[in-house]
Amino acid sequence: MYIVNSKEMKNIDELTISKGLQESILMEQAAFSVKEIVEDLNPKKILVMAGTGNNGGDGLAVARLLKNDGYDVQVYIIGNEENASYGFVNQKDICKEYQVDFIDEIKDLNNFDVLVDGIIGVGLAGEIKGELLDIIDHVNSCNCKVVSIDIPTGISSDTGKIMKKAIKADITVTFGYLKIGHLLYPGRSYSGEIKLSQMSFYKGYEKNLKRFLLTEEKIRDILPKRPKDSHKYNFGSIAVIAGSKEYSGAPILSALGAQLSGAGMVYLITPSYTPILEHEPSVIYTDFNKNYFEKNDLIKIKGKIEKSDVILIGPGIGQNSNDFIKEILEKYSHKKIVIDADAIGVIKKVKTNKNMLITPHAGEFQKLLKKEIESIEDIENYSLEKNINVLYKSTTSLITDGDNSYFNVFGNDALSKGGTGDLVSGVIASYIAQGCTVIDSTLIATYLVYKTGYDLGIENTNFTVTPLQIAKNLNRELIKLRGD
Ligand SMILES: NC(=O)C1=CN([C@@H]2O[C@H](COP(=O)(O)OP(=O)(O)OC[C@H]3O[C@@H](n4cnc5c(N)ncnc54)[C@H](OP(=O)(O)O)[C@@H]3O)[C@@H](O)[C@H]2O)[C@@H](O)CC1
Ligand SMILES: [K+]
Repeated sequence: MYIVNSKEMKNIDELTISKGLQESILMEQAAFSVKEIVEDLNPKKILVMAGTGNNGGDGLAVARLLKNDGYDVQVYIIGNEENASYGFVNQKDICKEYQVDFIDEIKDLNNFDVLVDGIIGVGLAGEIKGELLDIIDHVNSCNCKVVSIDIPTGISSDTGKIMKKAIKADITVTFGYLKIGHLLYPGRSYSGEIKLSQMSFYKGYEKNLKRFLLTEEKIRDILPKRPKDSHKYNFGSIAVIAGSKEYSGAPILSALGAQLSGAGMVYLITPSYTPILEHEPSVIYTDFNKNYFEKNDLIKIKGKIEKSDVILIGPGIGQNSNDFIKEILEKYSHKKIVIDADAIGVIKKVKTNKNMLITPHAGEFQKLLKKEIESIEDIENYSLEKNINVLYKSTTSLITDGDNSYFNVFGNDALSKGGTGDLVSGVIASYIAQGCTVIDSTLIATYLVYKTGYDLGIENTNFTVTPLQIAKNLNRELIKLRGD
């Protein structure tokens, strides 16, 4: 499923209209789907709040359709009608013919059961200003159900940010394509339940789109098959290079993630002792009885690294092993490498390539960028400039190779615990070892871990789910995907 920004949406609108489909037909389709959703709420009294652009035009068409179906509906117009769009003016004229009731003052919004927010859609420019600031407060403090048209007024469709103030919707009805702002927080929570309605948009533009929603269907397509006639070398081997005196648990979670999701062979190499074999005796384990890795340790693990198809480096490794990490990234840059946690910072010092994946969360990514992340373009551009794959971990995670990006919206607060990232990186390495591309492996791994965390959170609570529990239950999601 494609995800668009405001510019792409505008281009799709314009291209469709250039093919001969009139704007008023698109507006009627949009309004009809909103009307049906409003009617499902069984309202007695409805207020449509209409801006003076095409989002307002949609709102006016919704009011007319509701009135025509016998509903008690009123319209309040917000903004300067001198600059109104043609779509707005046209719909207002039709509303007059249909005797739709316009009001020029709103007293108590609690007199209405449903408010329709047709104030601003994808045409939002800059921060909310003027009388709208107070109106948004008023809407957010009332008890009525709020249905936003296209996107809640005040949410940027490109970043999901609140542009000073935004309407909190119960339901958002959007048209043809999800917008970035529906998926990224806080836009994701302000949108409430999102309903995507089908439109007659010209599909020819889709070849230019490069952002996608990660779905279960996609995972079914890319999950590798396991040949019946196979041996352990069919499923690849992984060198997990992780841990330090302070963090002896992280390597366990990474190694378990790799081993419990299908890899053929997992070598775990840590500087200080970690009790992995108590958890999973099939892991091949080595430690050096020291606190941190040092550069000259490489010689001792060379054999295992060279035998491995994938290297996972970083979980729990701390900041005292940077020279050792740099050496590995340089020497084995021809191998697939998952670079996690404290190893991520080291990529600033090495030449990177598309065999590599970094897995930063916001704090780690900001350190790489040396600035706040403004938009997902920052992440995509970094990926292009550094020629590296990126998993940006957040409640909505972004997986990108710079050219194509996927949004994983299965994240949830059951996962917001130390150790989840270590587990994810282990599962990613596992699917790379099993022959998937770096990007596909990241899609599969984040899907499996996030979804398992979500399901366990429902069965238990999000307070109590741990990364170890998730690791031990990865099989459940795999069983569902296998379809038996
Ligand atoms: N075209 C099509 O085929 C289809 C389009 N569709 C619909 O059109 C919508 C896009 O319409 P759009 O492009 O007219 O922009 P829109 O969201 O109404 O915003 C413009 C208005 O907002 C105002 N405004 C902006 N920023 C502001 C601020 N910071 N603070 C305050 N005010 C601000 C701006 O005011 P102005 O700056 O002009 O005074 C103007 O009034 C789209 O979301 C979908 O719903 C559907 O019908 C499907 C087919
Ligand atoms: K809106």
